[in-house]
Amino acid sequence: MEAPMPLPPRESARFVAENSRDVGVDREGVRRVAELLLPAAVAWRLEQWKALHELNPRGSDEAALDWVFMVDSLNFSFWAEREERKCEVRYGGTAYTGYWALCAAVNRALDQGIPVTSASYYATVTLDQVRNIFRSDTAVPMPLLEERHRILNETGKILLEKFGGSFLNCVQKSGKSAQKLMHLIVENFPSYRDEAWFEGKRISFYKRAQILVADTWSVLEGKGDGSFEDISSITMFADYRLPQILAHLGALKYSDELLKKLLEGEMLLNGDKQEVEIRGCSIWCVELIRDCLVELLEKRGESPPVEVNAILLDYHLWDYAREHRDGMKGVPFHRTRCIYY
Ligand SMILES: Nc1nc2c(c(CN[C@H]3C=C[C@H](O)[C@@H]3O)cn2[C@@H]2O[C@H](COP(=O)(O)O)[C@@H](O)[C@H]2O)c(=O)[nH]1
Repeated sequence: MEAPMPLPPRESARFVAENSRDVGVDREGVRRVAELLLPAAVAWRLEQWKALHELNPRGSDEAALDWVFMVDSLNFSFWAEREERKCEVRYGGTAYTGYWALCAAVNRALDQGIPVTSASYYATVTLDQVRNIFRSDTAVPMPLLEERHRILNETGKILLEKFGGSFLNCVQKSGKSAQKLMHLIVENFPSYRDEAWFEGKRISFYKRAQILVADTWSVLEGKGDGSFEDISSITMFADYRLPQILAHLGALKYSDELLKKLLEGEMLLNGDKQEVEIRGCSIWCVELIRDCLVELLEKRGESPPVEVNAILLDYHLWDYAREHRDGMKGVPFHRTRCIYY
């Protein structure tokens, strides 16, 4: 039976937060995080996506969009079984781990003349070639390489068949609507269908579809085809890092039973009730932090150059989590191995 149309991500998050048992949003914690981020939020700029991250594309052309599309098609599950044994990719004199190891491997391949971001290449790339492109500089390989290979072939073939092999065509079909682009991505590319059942309802998080819309907006610097008038309707991206930082900052609370499970490193299956509660409550938590931040900014008569939305808040929190990794050692992230985040 075809699954019914799911609730959109923001409504899904509200529904989960209202019915969650093992995860809760802490209103006091939400306010504290908003106050913590207020000084930085005044200065948030879209240009930071490139300025702060040397591995992100510099341009805003078709090739930059193809880079974003291919990378976000593989933007999932980098966490290592054991913290001290991680996949690492050395590039330009720096050793990158996690998500940045993926980007470093892509840029390393491009530098070697492998057209890894072209659909005509990755639609038929072999598993051996994928193993070489994403090879680690430690003994620990990047997780889920077979899935990444399958997704590259599937995604490349669809982009060639339906969009002439260029993600720009997909973006232009969205008519500058973020929601339309998100739906085009989910309808056409199966690996982006990040949905679940919760309390009898079909819900969606669409983490990779939403971050792809966000990164498209960022790489196009909010101009031309990327001037989405509804960009602020995109929610935070429910990955495994944001819940960790939100719990660390006291905005997200776990039941004793769940916290015990997470501290023991127990795996949660994608779609499990507790995994859905962590992801849904995280999205809702960031929505409330955004509302609080906007209120604080208005009270101070500040009007930042670009509207503070869940995307910029998410990007900032994700970078903050990277910078404060050592301080977060005591707070576990949930371990789910899947292709959705
Ligand atoms: N919520 C959220 N999740 C994000 C990102 C990004 C990368 N975006 C950057 C790129 C351009 C922008 O400037 C962003 O700074 C990756 N992830 C997810 O994190 C996890 C990897 O974590 P670790 O193992 O520590 O590398 C994995 O689930 C991956 O899918 C984000 O921004 N927000």
